Amino acid sequence: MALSSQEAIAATISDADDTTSVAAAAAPISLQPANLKDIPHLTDFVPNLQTHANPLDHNPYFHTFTGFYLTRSDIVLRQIAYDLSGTFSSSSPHFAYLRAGPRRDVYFEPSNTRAAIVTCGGLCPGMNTVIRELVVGLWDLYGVREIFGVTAGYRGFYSREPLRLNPKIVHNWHKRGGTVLETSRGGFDLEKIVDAIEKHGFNQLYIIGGDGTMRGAVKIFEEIRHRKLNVAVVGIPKTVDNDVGIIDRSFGFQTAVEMAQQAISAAHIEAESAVNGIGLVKLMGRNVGHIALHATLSSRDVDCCLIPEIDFYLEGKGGLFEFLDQRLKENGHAVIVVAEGAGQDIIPRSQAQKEERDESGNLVFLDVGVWLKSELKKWWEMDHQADELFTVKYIDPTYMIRAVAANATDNSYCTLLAHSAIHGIMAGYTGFVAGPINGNYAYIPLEDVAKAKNAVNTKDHKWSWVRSVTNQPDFVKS
Ligand SMILES: Nc1ncnc2c1ncn2[C@@H]1O[C@H](COP(=O)(O)OP(=O)(O)O)[C@@H](O)[C@H]1O
Ligand SMILES: O=P(O)(O)OC[C@H]1O[C@](O)(COP(=O)(O)O)[C@@H](O)[C@@H]1O
Ligand SMILES: [Mg+2]
Repeated sequence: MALSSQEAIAATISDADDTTSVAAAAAPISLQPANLKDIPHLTDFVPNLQTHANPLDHNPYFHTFTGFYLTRSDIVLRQIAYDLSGTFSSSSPHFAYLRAGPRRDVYFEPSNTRAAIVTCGGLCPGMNTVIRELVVGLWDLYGVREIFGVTAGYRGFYSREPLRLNPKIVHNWHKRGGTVLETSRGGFDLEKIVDAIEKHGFNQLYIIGGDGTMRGAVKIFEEIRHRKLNVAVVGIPKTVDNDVGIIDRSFGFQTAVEMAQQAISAAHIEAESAVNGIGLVKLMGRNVGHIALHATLSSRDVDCCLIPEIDFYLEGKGGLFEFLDQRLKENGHAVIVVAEGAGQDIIPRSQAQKEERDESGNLVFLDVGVWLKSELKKWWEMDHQADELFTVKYIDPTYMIRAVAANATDNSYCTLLAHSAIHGIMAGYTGFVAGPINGNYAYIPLEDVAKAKNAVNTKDHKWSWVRSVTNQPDFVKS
């Protein structure tokens, strides 16, 4: 669906400072209907759907003031930083997304709604909060009484009986790490899953998971559309690695960074209490180094941060060993943080190891921390006198950073996310993801989220900031 011409939005930047050229400042950034990243609606493929008044009209806790209900002209801009001089103006379109929130008309009657919630992939702090808030929100805001948890991930649709949920059952789930519904990798069988959805009569699907889960959710949505089923699908992005694109950040990420700092702090204490001590911490981050980067920036105890987005090398000029030699001479100790996906291409591996994949098809990584520790020891023995003391203390907090309950910020984020998802689905939207863009909750096409990656941008200010904090080499061979 396109915006009507009356709803075309023209945002004009008017408060340019004096140093900006007048001509450039006067140029409006105009958003045409085509710039709206619209999301599918059930009415696109299910005929004769009736609308109903939003039950929030009669909810004792809500006063439906003017502007309470959002319309299709309420949007969130993707790009909010502009160069008014035009020097660095981007040729890419200025995308807008529908703002998340309640709509006046809804397409589900509470008595005919059967909602299913599933969690897939690895754990992430806040999963239980999202589940809890979906249940409580559906129950309290929209009067839905048929709410089910699909257990053990995608496979649970066709291999387990759904678990009936209500606010009483989930009341304290936000205080627990993990997912009470259980999760799994693999087990994605499209036909069986959609058959099970039909069999159980679910008409709302809340799918909580990471990039793999979102790719699966796109297929489920497409199959539902193909079968013309009156079933709405929303993805709620979960990833402790923060590797899902478009959204500001994923829930649980901040909690994981906080936990990671404890490991860095311990590594620092061990390193500075030893003679020539190296503290080595491996942190989660399969393809992206956000946890390592943010933990480095916030701890300030780190001498070198290694992430998958940057190739590094050990020996020779500008290599890790040369850098560590200097740091040990200067400070007597050093701390290295390495993301699990870093250095995978320089760790020797057998053919079998090159091909090993987990149940979801993700490449199984070799342990970069164990390898680095052994290389560090070999280096010290080769390049230093036998009586020079040296120690590497390796800390691998692995699951400790994700198998915890969400902190306060992540908990409130999860609540808004769940409510955004409910409002969108109730309004008949489908094939979308609810998530924050520039601090505002928006509805994003599921397909776009499934494709988008969120690698660390090593050309931006944040990575430069890491390098200025650590003063580490750039690992560019001259
Ligand atoms: N391309 C895909 N198509 C369909 N299902 C997928 C795809 N990739 C992953 N999945 C399924 O999504 C679920 C979670 O994927 P996984 O990669 O383990 O975790 P995450 O969603 O956290 O990235 C698994 O059940 C997996 O089988
Ligand atoms: O041992 P598991 O459960 O496969 O989890 C390990 C992986 O989970 C992650 O936290 C990411 O998982 P997701 O893809 O589920 O977000 C990675 O950092 C890590 O490689
Ligand atoms: Mg993933």
